[in-house]
Amino acid sequence: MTSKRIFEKLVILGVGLIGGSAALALRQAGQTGTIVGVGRNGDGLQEAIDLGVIDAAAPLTEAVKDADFILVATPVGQFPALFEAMAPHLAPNVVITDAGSTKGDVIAAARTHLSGHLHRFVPGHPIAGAEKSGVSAARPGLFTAKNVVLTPLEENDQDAIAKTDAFWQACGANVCHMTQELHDEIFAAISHLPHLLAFALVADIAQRQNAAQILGFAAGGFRDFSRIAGSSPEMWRDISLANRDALLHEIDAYQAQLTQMRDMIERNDGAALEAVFKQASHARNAWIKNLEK
Ligand SMILES: NC(=O)C1=CN([C@@H]2O[C@H](COP(=O)(O)OP(=O)(O)OC[C@H]3O[C@@H](n4cnc5c(N)ncnc54)[C@H](O)[C@@H]3O)[C@@H](O)[C@H]2O)C=CC1
Ligand SMILES: O=C(O)C(=O)Cc1ccc(O)cc1
Repeated sequence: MTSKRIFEKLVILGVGLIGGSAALALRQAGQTGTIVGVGRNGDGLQEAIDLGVIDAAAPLTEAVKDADFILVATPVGQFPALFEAMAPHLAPNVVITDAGSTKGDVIAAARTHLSGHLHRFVPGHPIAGAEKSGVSAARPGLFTAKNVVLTPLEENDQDAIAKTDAFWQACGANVCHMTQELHDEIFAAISHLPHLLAFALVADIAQRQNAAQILGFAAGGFRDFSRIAGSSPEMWRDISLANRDALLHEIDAYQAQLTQMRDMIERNDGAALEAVFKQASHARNAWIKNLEK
């Protein structure tokens, strides 16, 4: 490879599914020199080193001081404390981005704790993942042909945005930009609410006295609907509280739809029920067809 690498030292805070996959992809693309991981509570990160995901582990303040690029990939509830701890140790030209599933709370935390470095912090969200957590689930192809949404700040330096675009493009992703408000509205509807519903359904069944018997008969439909209820409880606690307003709005809209459908069943209104099913089935099939193009 003749072209210059995008970074020499990449630091990943939170070497799990997302941070680990980004490290593997960047390494595979030959776009980084050293990769240093930062863990929680003195976590040794030995597994991440053994798997070849990172070269070394270091405490936060030591790791960030000569970093070219920092990816924050812990659950979003950790961000304020991490920003506060790293701020005094950042080099002036470092670029910082994140993988958090919510953006309004992350940007608010950055405005509070990263104020002197706000022009170098480009908020982001890879729209790829799984119900599995931890570095053992990381894989280099996770972001291939997937979307990454950046919600740049008006304070951002153009070169920091360009480097963050290049970072995710090197991971194989398609990068797009939008406002933080639009991001949080969209993902409340098509990611945060569906996860909440899956957790709610499985929790409701699991607490029943004959749960094992019921689950013993569950088939593919239940498997598809409930897959994401196997996701990280900590991560989804943080997301649900971080995107509170947009998520409450989606819960209300869903509840209204459910109430309407309950009424249709109660009054034996098959035509109305079928009309809703038809609309949903049509929209779902069209969406899948478009995805497979
Ligand atoms: N799992 C998914 O499908 C997706 C997750 N995200 C977002 O990416 C972030 C990471 O998610 P995953 O990789 O799935 O989680 P994960 O649980 O696989 O990895 C998170 C890692 O962060 C570490 N960690 C936690 N607190 C820390 C701290 N204070 N300092 C240093 N390390 C710390 C954990 O030990 C763990 O290794 C979250 O903010 C999540 O919202 C974004 C897109 C998809
Ligand atoms: O497991 C799945 O299908 C997901 O939906 C993964 C996911 C989880 C959180 C995100 O912010 C983005 C993607």
